Amino acid sequence: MATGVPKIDELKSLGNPLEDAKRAAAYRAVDENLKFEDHKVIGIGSGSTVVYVAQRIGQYLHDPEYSDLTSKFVCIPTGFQSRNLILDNKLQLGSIEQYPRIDIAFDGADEVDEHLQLIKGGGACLFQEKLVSTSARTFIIVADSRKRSPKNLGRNWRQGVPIEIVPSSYVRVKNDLLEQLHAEKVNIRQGGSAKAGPVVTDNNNFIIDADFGEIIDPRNLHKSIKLLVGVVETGLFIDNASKAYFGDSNGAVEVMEK
Ligand SMILES: O=C[C@H](O)[C@H](O)[C@H](O)COP(=O)(O)O
Repeated sequence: MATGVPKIDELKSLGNPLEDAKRAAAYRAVDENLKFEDHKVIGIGSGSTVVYVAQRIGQYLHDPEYSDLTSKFVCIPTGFQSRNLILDNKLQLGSIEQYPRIDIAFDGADEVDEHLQLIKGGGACLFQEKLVSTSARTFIIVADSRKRSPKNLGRNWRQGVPIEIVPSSYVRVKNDLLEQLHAEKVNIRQGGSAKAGPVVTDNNNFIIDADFGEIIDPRNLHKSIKLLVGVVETGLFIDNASKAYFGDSNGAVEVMEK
C-alpha cells in the first residue's frame, strides 16, 4: 500500500472497542473489494460503520498514488447522513437518477444470517439503501461481530423488522401486520427525546418495527409484508449482499461469502 494510506495493522486504537471493530471491518472491506480501475460508481450506505468506509476511500483520494483514479469515483448516497459522509470526505457526490447502475456498494447491517440475508433500517434509512444496494453489481456489508446471527434473523436483533410506510397508512399497516401476518409486536418508531412523535424518514415516511420472533423464511416474510397497502419497503434484504465483513475489537475480521 502507498504511503499516505494508513496500514491496517499499524492503526492506533480509537479508544473504544466497538469503534475499533467497525473500523477494522470497513477498512478491510474497502481494501479487499474496491478495484480502482473497474469501479467508478460507488454506493455509500448509512449508519455508524459505513462512516469508516467513506473515511477509507477518502484516504485513498488524498494519496497521490491513487488520487487520479479516486478523484473520478462518483459516490451515490443512501440518505442525508450518507450524503454528508461523501461530502465530508471530499468525495464526488452523484445521484441514483444520474447513475442508476452502481459498480459496488458498501453498507452496514443490523443482523446478518447464515445465508447472508439481512435486517437493515435500524437507522431508518432502508428504502434508499435498498434502491442503491439492488442497483449495485456487488454489495458488501460491514459490521461489528455482534451483527452476525448464529442462525436465523431475529435472534440478535430483537427490535423487529423495520418497515417504511406511507404515514397515513400506519393504523392499517399495524393492524394487518398483527392480524394477517401474526407479528408478535408492532411499534411505530418514535423520535424519543429528540422528537415528539414518530421518526420521519428521508423520504417523509414513517417506520414501523414489527417483531416476528425468529424468522425462519425471510424471503416469504418480505414478500408478504410488501403486499400490504401502505408499505413502501421492508428492512429484509434478500439475496442482495455478496459478502459480509465482521470486525472485532482486536482488529480481527471474519469474512462471510456466498
Ligand atoms: O437504517 C440504517 C441502516 O440500515 C444501517 O446500515 C444499519 O442500521 C446498521 O447501522 P450501524 O452500522 O450503525 O450498526
